[in-house]
Amino acid sequence: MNLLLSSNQHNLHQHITITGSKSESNRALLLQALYPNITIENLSNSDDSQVMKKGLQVYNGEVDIHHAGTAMRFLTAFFATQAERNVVLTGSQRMTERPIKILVDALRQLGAEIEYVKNEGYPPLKIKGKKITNNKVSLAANVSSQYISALLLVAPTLENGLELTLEGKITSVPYIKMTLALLTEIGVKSDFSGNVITVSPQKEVVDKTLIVESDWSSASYFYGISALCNVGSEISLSSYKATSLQGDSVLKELYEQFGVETIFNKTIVTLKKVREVSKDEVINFDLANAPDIAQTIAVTCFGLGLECELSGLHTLKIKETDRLEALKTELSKLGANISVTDKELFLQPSEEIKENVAIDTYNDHRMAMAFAPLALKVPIRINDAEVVSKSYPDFWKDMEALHFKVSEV
Ligand SMILES: O=C(O)C1=C[C@@H](OP(=O)(O)O)[C@@H](O)[C@H](O)C1
Ligand SMILES: C=C(OP(=O)(O)O)C(=O)O
Repeated sequence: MNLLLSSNQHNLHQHITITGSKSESNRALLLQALYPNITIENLSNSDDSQVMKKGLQVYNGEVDIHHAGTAMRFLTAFFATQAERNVVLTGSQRMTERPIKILVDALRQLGAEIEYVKNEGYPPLKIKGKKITNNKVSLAANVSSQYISALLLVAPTLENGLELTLEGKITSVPYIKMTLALLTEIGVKSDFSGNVITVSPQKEVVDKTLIVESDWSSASYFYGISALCNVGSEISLSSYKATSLQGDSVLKELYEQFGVETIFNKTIVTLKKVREVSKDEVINFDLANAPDIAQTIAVTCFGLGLECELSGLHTLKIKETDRLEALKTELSKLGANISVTDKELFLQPSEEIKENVAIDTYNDHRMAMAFAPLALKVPIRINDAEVVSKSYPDFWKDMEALHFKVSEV
C-alpha cells in the first residue's frame, strides 16, 4: 500500500489515544508467562506484541516473530531456560541479518543448549530448553541492550539468580533500567552498580497488575507534527506519566528546542507549539539513550530547515534496516544535504523541500512514521505504508484525525 499525504491544517487542537509501550508490553508479557498471577493493562496493540504473546504459548515447534527484535531476543532467553520446551525461533529475512551471538554466547556460558540453524551468529535458532543453575556471565554491552534485558527478565526464575558483568560502554541504558524497574514492581530484588547487575532468584510473586504507560516512541511523531505546526497548536495524547520508564520520554526536553512545550494534566500530555524556531538554531543531540527517535528528530530538523548533528547512533545500523543509510537516501531525495558515519548524522540547513517524493520505507515502521509530518510542508508519498503496524497499527487513522489527507495511490 503506497500513500499520498498532504495537509493544509496547521492549527491543530486534537486528542489522540496511543496504546501501551511495545517495550514495556513485551517485558510484561514475558513476566506474565513466568509468573501467571500478573495481569496487564493498556497492552500495546503492535504486531511486535502480538507475535510475542503468540510465541510465549508455543511448547514445541516453530516460532516466527517476524520483524520483532525484542521478541527475538527475549524469547531466546525464555525458551533456553524453559526445561521441556524445544523450539526453532525464526523471523523475517531482516531478522536473520540482525546479530544475536552476544546473547547466545552468554546463554551458553550459563549452560543453555542453542544451535544456529543457518548462519553462525544469526537467527534462526534451535533451542532446547534446560534448567539453568550457573549464575555468572559477562557480555558486551555496547551493541544492543536487548541482550541484557533478555537475560534479566528470566534471571529471577533461575535457581541461583544471575550476576551479569557488562563489558564496554553500555548502550540504550534506559531500556535496561526499564527492565529492572518492572522486576522491582513485581517484587524481584536487583542491584545495578557500576558494570555489574545482580538479580535474586524468586519462585513466586504476589498478585500484581502492571499498568503499561502509552508508547513514547509513537508519541514522537506528534512531536514532529507539533514542531511543524503554527504557534498555538495543541495535540494531546493519552495515557502518559510524568515519571516514565521509557527513555524516549526525553522528547519533552528535546522538543523544547523546536518550540514545543509539554504540559501534563494527570494522564494526558499536551504538546503545544509555543514559539517559532530561529533558522540559526543548531541542533546537537547525543541519542545513545534514545535511538528510536533519531529518525523523527532528523526529519523535524529537515522540515524546519535547521542544521543538526546527531551522535550516539551506533545501534541504528542493526535495526529494522540500516537506518543511517535509509535516512541519508530518503532525505537526499527530498533535497537535503546530509552525511552519515557509522554513528553520526550531519544535516545542513535547507531552504526547500521537494514535492511529491516517494519515500521508501525498507520494512521499517519508523521510516514511514518519521517522514509523515513533512506532509504539513509539501505533498509526500510513503511507500509500503502498512509497515507502521510493527509498532503502531492505527497510525494512518490517527493522522486522518489530525486532518491529514491520506489517500492510496
Ligand atoms: O529493549 C527494548 O525494548 C528496546 C531497546 C532498544 O534496542 P537496542 O538496545 O538494541 O538499541 C530499542 O531500539 C528497541 O526499539 C527496543
Ligand atoms: C528497533 C526497534 O525495534 P526492535 O529492535 O525491537 O525490532 C524499534 O521499534 O525501533
